Amino acid sequence: MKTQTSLALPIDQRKLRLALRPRARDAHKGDFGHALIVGGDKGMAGAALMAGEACARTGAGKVSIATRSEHIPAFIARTPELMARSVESADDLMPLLTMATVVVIGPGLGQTDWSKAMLGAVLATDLPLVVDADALNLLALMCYRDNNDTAQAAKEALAGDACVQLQRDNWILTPHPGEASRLLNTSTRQIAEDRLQHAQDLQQRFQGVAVLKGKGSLIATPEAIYQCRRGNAGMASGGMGDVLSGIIGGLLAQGFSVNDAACFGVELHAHAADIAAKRDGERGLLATDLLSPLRTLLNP
Ligand SMILES: NC(=O)C1=CN([C@@H]2O[C@H](COP(=O)(O)OP(=O)(O)OC[C@H]3O[C@@H](n4cnc5c(N)ncnc54)[C@H](OP(=O)(O)O)[C@@H]3O)[C@@H](O)[C@H]2O)[C@@H](O)CC1
Ligand SMILES: Nc1ncnc2c1ncn2[C@@H]1O[C@H](COP(=O)(O)OP(=O)(O)O)[C@@H](O)[C@H]1O
Repeated sequence: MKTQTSLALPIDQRKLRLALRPRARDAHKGDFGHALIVGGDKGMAGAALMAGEACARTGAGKVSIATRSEHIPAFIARTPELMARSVESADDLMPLLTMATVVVIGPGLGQTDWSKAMLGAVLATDLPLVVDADALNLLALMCYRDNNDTAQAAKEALAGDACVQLQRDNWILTPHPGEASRLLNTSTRQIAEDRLQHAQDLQQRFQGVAVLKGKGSLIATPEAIYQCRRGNAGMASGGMGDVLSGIIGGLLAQGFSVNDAACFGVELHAHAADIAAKRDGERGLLATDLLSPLRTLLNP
């Protein structure tokens, strides 16, 4: 499929409004899934926490975070609704994967042996996934640097042939252009020159849904490519992508398809950022500033 830029479709606002109709009066938390966030290696606790908070604020029934033990007290102190779990090995992660209905992996994951063990365990499940940040960097390593020790270790963390497993229908990959360049073994300049083609290449290479982030984020699904027409330069601040991955995970947990979770997650994220920037300005906008307007948008 060769797609022209003009063929990127707008995100379907009517469908989004319909999807956000009020909840059934007798709803309970079990109706809205259990999302597991995996990330937050040493020094990057905030990324996993922001993804977890965004996921909960999007409406997931339950949210657990699998992270390094030293982050647990801070997580509980800030957001006691999140179930913060200490995981030091793939074995520790297994019971959490059994409970989860969707996994978001990558925010602050790092690229250490711990990170690789976490990714290996997650890729061995059939759960729907949102794959972000360092999980994408590790995927890229597995794909293209066969002789590199890090790549080899990452591969060994997986059961079977890693590259065979690096395509699946039930995942959403959310690279920024730097991550996309690693996934496609090209440069960020090449990505910038034809974002639409590269979004499509990502989808074809990895299947599922690919979100190529940046101004005018593109969502490449197997059937079509969509473009977000909202968003602003205030979003150029650390943590914005972590919040996006949590929002998409929260929609998946509530039963949205991978296509809808990706399209509507990107739309809600950018719309929330536009509301926050309109209120207080672009400069100094923080990723967590999106959570209050996000909630308003989710309950029209
Ligand atoms: N509070 C926390 O705990 C936080 C933790 N975080 C965690 O840090 C980890 C590393 O993630 P990261 O994205 O900072 O590093 P990395 O993948 O090397 O990307 C930078 C490279 O990509 C490029 N690039 C990026 N955007 C681009 C664009 N729009 N358009 C074009 N290029 C773009 C850029 O290229 P440049 O423009 O500099 O040439 C640069 O080379 C990760 O796990 C994450 O979750 C963060 O989320 C922050 C908050
Ligand atoms: N200038 C911009 N215009 C619109 N959206 C932007 C802009 N800059 C960043 N964003 C959005 O903010 C988010 C940044 O994600 P990412 O680079 O992964 O951040 P982080 O790794 O710090 O969490 C993406 O959703 C991207 O589309």
